[in-house]
Amino acid sequence: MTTNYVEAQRVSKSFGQHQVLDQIDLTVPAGTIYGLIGPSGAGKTTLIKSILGMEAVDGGEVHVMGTLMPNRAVMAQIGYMAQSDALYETLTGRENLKFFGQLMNVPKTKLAQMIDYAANLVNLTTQLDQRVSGYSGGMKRRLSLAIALIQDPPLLVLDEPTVGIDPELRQQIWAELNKLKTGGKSMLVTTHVMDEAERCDYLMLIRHGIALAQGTPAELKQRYHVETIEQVFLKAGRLQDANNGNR
Ligand SMILES: Nc1ncnc2c1ncn2[C@@H]1O[C@H](COP(=O)(O)OP(=O)(O)OP(=O)(O)O)[C@@H](O)[C@H]1O
Repeated sequence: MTTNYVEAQRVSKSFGQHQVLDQIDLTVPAGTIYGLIGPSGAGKTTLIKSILGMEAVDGGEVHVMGTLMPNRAVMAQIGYMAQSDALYETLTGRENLKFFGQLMNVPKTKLAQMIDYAANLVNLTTQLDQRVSGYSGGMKRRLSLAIALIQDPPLLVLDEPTVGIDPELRQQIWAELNKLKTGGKSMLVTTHVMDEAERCDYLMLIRHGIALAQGTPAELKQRYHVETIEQVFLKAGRLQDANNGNR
Protein backbone atom coordinates (compact mmCIF):
# COMPACT_ATOMS: atom_id res chain seq x y z
CA MET A 1 0.00 0.00 0.00
CA THR A 2 1.22 3.49 -0.84
CA THR A 3 1.64 5.59 2.26
CA ASN A 4 2.58 8.76 0.43
CA TYR A 5 -0.12 10.27 -1.74
CA VAL A 6 2.28 12.67 -3.40
CA GLU A 7 6.01 12.35 -3.96
CA ALA A 8 7.66 15.10 -5.96
CA GLN A 9 11.39 14.96 -6.55
CA ARG A 10 13.63 17.76 -7.84
CA VAL A 11 10.78 19.37 -9.76
CA SER A 12 11.97 22.27 -11.92
CA LYS A 13 10.01 24.45 -14.29
CA SER A 14 10.80 27.51 -16.36
CA PHE A 15 8.64 29.73 -18.52
CA GLY A 16 11.12 31.00 -21.13
CA GLN A 17 14.12 32.39 -19.22
CA HIS A 18 12.15 32.64 -15.99
CA GLN A 19 12.76 29.73 -13.61
CA VAL A 20 9.58 29.37 -11.59
CA LEU A 21 10.39 26.13 -9.70
CA ASP A 22 13.91 25.15 -8.69
CA GLN A 23 14.39 21.48 -7.73
CA ILE A 24 11.43 21.17 -5.38
CA ASP A 25 11.02 18.04 -3.25
CA LEU A 26 7.68 17.47 -1.57
CA THR A 27 6.03 14.49 0.11
CA VAL A 28 2.40 14.35 1.20
CA PRO A 29 1.77 11.32 3.42
CA ALA A 30 -1.68 9.71 3.58
CA GLY A 31 -4.06 11.33 6.05
CA THR A 32 -2.32 14.69 6.27
CA ILE A 33 -2.86 18.32 5.34
CA TYR A 34 0.13 19.83 3.56
CA GLY A 35 0.21 23.60 3.18
CA LEU A 36 2.10 25.64 0.63
CA ILE A 37 2.70 29.22 1.68
CA GLY A 38 4.52 31.91 -0.21
CA PRO A 39 4.06 35.35 -1.69
CA SER A 40 2.24 36.01 -4.93
CA GLY A 41 4.27 34.69 -7.85
CA ALA A 42 6.31 32.31 -5.64
CA GLY A 43 5.36 29.30 -7.79
CA LYS A 44 2.63 27.67 -5.67
CA THR A 45 0.07 27.24 -8.46
CA THR A 46 2.75 26.07 -10.90
CA LEU A 47 3.87 23.47 -8.36
CA ILE A 48 0.29 22.29 -7.86
CA LYS A 49 -0.29 22.06 -11.62
CA SER A 50 2.97 20.13 -12.02
CA ILE A 51 1.81 17.66 -9.36
CA LEU A 52 -1.58 17.28 -11.02
CA GLY A 53 0.11 16.62 -14.36
CA MET A 54 -1.44 19.76 -15.88
CA GLU A 55 1.93 21.42 -16.39
CA ALA A 56 4.86 19.58 -18.00
CA VAL A 57 7.97 19.82 -15.82
CA ASP A 58 11.45 20.48 -17.21
CA GLY A 59 13.19 18.39 -14.59
CA GLY A 60 12.39 15.96 -11.80
CA GLU A 61 9.36 13.74 -11.46
CA VAL A 62 6.09 13.45 -9.60
CA HIS A 63 4.34 10.33 -8.34
CA VAL A 64 0.74 10.50 -7.14
CA MET A 65 -0.55 7.44 -5.31
CA GLY A 66 2.49 5.56 -6.54
CA THR A 67 1.97 6.40 -10.25
CA LEU A 68 4.27 8.57 -12.34
CA MET A 69 2.44 11.70 -13.50
CA PRO A 70 0.94 12.75 -15.82
CA ASN A 71 -1.56 9.91 -15.74
CA ARG A 72 -5.21 10.37 -16.72
CA ALA A 73 -6.64 7.70 -14.43
CA VAL A 74 -4.88 9.18 -11.39
CA MET A 75 -5.82 12.73 -12.39
CA ALA A 76 -9.46 11.64 -12.27
CA GLN A 77 -8.98 10.55 -8.66
CA ILE A 78 -7.82 13.95 -7.48
CA GLY A 79 -10.31 16.54 -6.29
CA TYR A 80 -8.96 19.82 -7.65
CA MET A 81 -10.15 23.27 -6.75
CA ALA A 82 -8.47 25.84 -8.98
CA GLN A 83 -7.72 29.41 -7.98
CA SER A 84 -10.40 30.84 -10.23
CA ASP A 85 -13.86 29.34 -10.23
CA ALA A 86 -14.81 27.45 -13.40
CA LEU A 87 -18.57 27.28 -12.99
CA TYR A 88 -21.55 27.33 -15.32
CA GLU A 89 -23.16 30.62 -14.35
CA THR A 90 -26.49 29.97 -16.08
CA LEU A 91 -26.96 26.68 -14.22
CA THR A 92 -27.93 26.28 -10.57
CA GLY A 93 -25.48 25.08 -7.94
CA ARG A 94 -27.13 21.66 -7.96
CA GLU A 95 -26.93 21.43 -11.77
CA ASN A 96 -23.23 22.32 -11.61
CA LEU A 97 -22.61 19.61 -9.01
CA LYS A 98 -24.58 17.11 -11.09
CA PHE A 99 -22.65 18.00 -14.26
CA PHE A 100 -19.23 17.70 -12.64
CA GLY A 101 -20.28 14.58 -10.73
CA GLN A 102 -21.23 12.90 -14.02
CA LEU A 103 -17.98 14.08 -15.57
CA MET A 104 -16.11 12.48 -12.66
CA ASN A 105 -18.05 9.23 -13.15
CA VAL A 106 -19.84 9.34 -9.82
CA PRO A 107 -22.23 6.34 -9.98
CA LYS A 108 -25.81 7.40 -10.80
CA THR A 109 -27.11 5.74 -7.64
CA LYS A 110 -24.71 7.78 -5.47
CA LEU A 111 -24.90 11.15 -7.21
CA ALA A 112 -27.86 12.68 -5.33
CA GLN A 113 -26.38 11.59 -2.01
CA MET A 114 -22.95 13.03 -2.89
CA ILE A 115 -24.51 16.33 -3.99
CA ASP A 116 -26.28 16.62 -0.61
CA TYR A 117 -23.10 15.67 1.24
CA ALA A 118 -20.85 18.14 -0.61
CA ALA A 119 -23.39 21.00 -0.50
CA ASN A 120 -23.96 20.49 3.21
CA LEU A 121 -20.22 20.49 3.86
CA VAL A 122 -19.83 23.98 2.40
CA ASN A 123 -23.13 25.27 3.78
CA LEU A 124 -24.81 25.80 0.41
CA THR A 125 -27.83 23.53 0.82
CA THR A 126 -30.45 26.28 0.94
CA GLN A 127 -29.07 28.12 -2.13
CA LEU A 128 -28.45 25.01 -4.19
CA ASP A 129 -31.35 25.59 -6.58
CA GLN A 130 -30.45 29.21 -7.34
CA ARG A 131 -28.55 30.14 -10.49
CA VAL A 132 -24.80 30.58 -9.96
CA SER A 133 -24.94 33.99 -11.72
CA GLY A 134 -26.65 35.29 -8.56
CA TYR A 135 -24.06 33.82 -6.16
CA SER A 136 -21.58 35.98 -4.25
CA GLY A 137 -17.83 35.40 -4.69
CA GLY A 138 -17.69 33.40 -1.45
CA MET A 139 -20.65 31.23 -2.52
CA LYS A 140 -18.90 30.47 -5.82
CA ARG A 141 -15.74 29.51 -3.93
CA ARG A 142 -17.81 27.19 -1.71
CA LEU A 143 -19.46 25.62 -4.74
CA SER A 144 -16.03 25.03 -6.30
CA LEU A 145 -14.95 23.28 -3.11
CA ALA A 146 -18.11 21.14 -3.17
CA ILE A 147 -17.28 20.18 -6.78
CA ALA A 148 -13.76 19.12 -5.72
CA LEU A 149 -15.38 16.83 -3.14
CA ILE A 150 -18.10 15.38 -5.34
CA GLN A 151 -16.34 12.15 -6.30
CA ASP A 152 -15.12 11.54 -2.72
CA PRO A 153 -11.45 11.68 -3.81
CA PRO A 154 -8.61 10.32 -1.67
CA LEU A 155 -6.51 13.40 -2.49
CA LEU A 156 -7.71 16.99 -2.60
CA VAL A 157 -5.63 19.76 -4.15
CA LEU A 158 -7.02 23.11 -3.13
CA ASP A 159 -5.60 26.37 -4.49
CA GLU A 160 -6.54 29.07 -2.00
CA PRO A 161 -9.83 27.42 -1.02
CA THR A 162 -10.96 30.00 1.50
CA VAL A 163 -10.41 33.26 -0.41
CA GLY A 164 -13.55 35.38 -0.07
CA ILE A 165 -15.05 33.12 2.58
CA ASP A 166 -16.02 34.69 5.91
CA PRO A 167 -14.16 33.69 9.09
CA GLU A 168 -17.01 31.65 10.57
CA LEU A 169 -17.41 29.49 7.48
CA ARG A 170 -13.64 29.26 7.17
CA GLN A 171 -13.59 27.63 10.62
CA GLN A 172 -16.30 25.19 9.51
CA ILE A 173 -14.44 24.32 6.32
CA TRP A 174 -11.22 23.67 8.23
CA ALA A 175 -13.12 21.51 10.70
CA GLU A 176 -14.39 19.50 7.72
CA LEU A 177 -10.94 19.27 6.14
CA ASN A 178 -9.72 17.84 9.45
CA LYS A 179 -12.55 15.31 9.46
CA LEU A 180 -11.66 14.26 5.91
CA LYS A 181 -8.07 13.88 7.06
CA THR A 182 -9.09 11.68 9.97
CA GLY A 183 -10.93 9.55 7.41
CA GLY A 184 -7.57 8.99 5.64
CA LYS A 185 -7.72 11.63 2.90
CA SER A 186 -4.82 13.95 2.14
CA MET A 187 -4.95 17.58 1.17
CA LEU A 188 -2.47 19.84 -0.52
CA VAL A 189 -3.56 23.42 0.14
CA THR A 190 -2.14 26.79 -0.82
CA THR A 191 -2.88 29.71 1.43
CA HIS A 192 -1.92 33.27 2.25
CA VAL A 193 -3.69 33.08 5.59
CA MET A 194 -1.21 32.47 8.39
CA ASP A 195 -3.67 30.98 10.87
CA GLU A 196 -4.57 28.41 8.19
CA ALA A 197 -0.89 27.61 7.74
CA GLU A 198 -0.73 26.87 11.48
CA ARG A 199 -3.47 24.26 11.03
CA CYS A 200 -1.52 22.22 8.47
CA ASP A 201 0.38 19.10 9.48
CA TYR A 202 3.28 20.03 7.21
CA LEU A 203 4.24 23.25 5.53
CA MET A 204 6.47 24.33 2.71
CA LEU A 205 7.59 27.92 2.50
CA ILE A 206 8.19 28.72 -1.12
CA ARG A 207 9.71 31.95 -2.44
CA HIS A 208 11.12 32.72 -5.89
CA GLY A 209 10.52 29.07 -6.82
CA ILE A 210 12.73 27.75 -4.02
CA ALA A 211 11.53 25.65 -1.09
CA LEU A 212 12.98 27.74 1.73
CA ALA A 213 11.84 25.47 4.53
CA GLN A 214 9.68 22.41 5.12
CA GLY A 215 8.41 20.78 8.28
CA THR A 216 5.62 20.81 10.80
CA PRO A 217 4.57 24.28 12.00
CA ALA A 218 6.12 23.51 15.41
CA GLU A 219 9.43 22.39 13.85
CA LEU A 220 9.62 25.51 11.70
CA LYS A 221 8.99 27.85 14.62
CA GLN A 222 11.63 26.06 16.65
CA ARG A 223 14.15 26.10 13.79
CA TYR A 224 13.78 29.85 13.28
CA HIS A 225 13.42 30.64 17.01
CA VAL A 226 10.13 32.51 16.56
CA GLU A 227 6.57 32.33 17.85
CA THR A 228 4.47 32.34 14.68
CA ILE A 229 4.55 31.01 11.12
CA GLU A 230 4.34 34.58 9.87
CA GLN A 231 7.63 35.31 11.66
CA VAL A 232 9.14 32.11 10.21
CA PHE A 233 8.16 33.29 6.79
CA LEU A 234 9.59 36.80 7.24
CA LYS A 235 12.83 35.48 8.72
CA ALA A 236 13.30 32.82 6.02
CA GLY A 237 12.67 35.46 3.34
CA ARG A 238 15.24 37.85 4.84
CA LEU A 239 17.81 35.04 5.01
CA GLN A 240 17.14 34.17 1.37
CA ASP A 241 17.65 37.82 0.36
CA ALA A 242 20.84 38.09 2.42
CA ASN A 243 22.24 34.89 0.84
CA ASN A 244 21.39 36.14 -2.65
CA GLY A 245 23.06 39.48 -1.83
CA ASN A 246 26.21 37.63 -0.74
CA ARG A 247 26.54 35.76 -3.99
N1 LIG B 1 1.78 29.98 -18.32
C1 LIG B 1 2.69 30.84 -17.87
N2 LIG B 1 3.50 31.50 -18.73
C2 LIG B 1 4.45 32.35 -18.27
N3 LIG B 1 4.66 32.63 -16.97
C3 LIG B 1 3.89 32.01 -16.08
C4 LIG B 1 2.85 31.09 -16.46
N4 LIG B 1 2.24 30.62 -15.34
C5 LIG B 1 2.85 31.23 -14.30
N5 LIG B 1 3.83 32.06 -14.73
C6 LIG B 1 4.73 32.86 -13.88
O1 LIG B 1 5.30 31.99 -12.94
C7 LIG B 1 5.45 32.64 -11.68
C8 LIG B 1 4.77 31.80 -10.60
O2 LIG B 1 3.37 31.85 -10.80
P1 LIG B 1 2.37 31.03 -9.86
O3 LIG B 1 1.00 31.28 -10.38
O4 LIG B 1 2.84 29.64 -9.77
O5 LIG B 1 2.59 31.76 -8.46
P2 LIG B 1 1.74 31.65 -7.12
O6 LIG B 1 2.73 31.45 -6.01
O7 LIG B 1 0.69 30.63 -7.28
O8 LIG B 1 1.12 33.11 -7.01
P3 LIG B 1 -0.33 33.57 -6.40
O9 LIG B 1 -0.22 33.44 -4.92
O10 LIG B 1 -0.44 35.00 -6.84
O11 LIG B 1 -1.35 32.69 -7.02
C9 LIG B 1 4.88 34.03 -11.84
O12 LIG B 1 5.94 34.93 -12.09
C10 LIG B 1 3.99 33.90 -13.06
O13 LIG B 1 3.92 35.12 -13.75
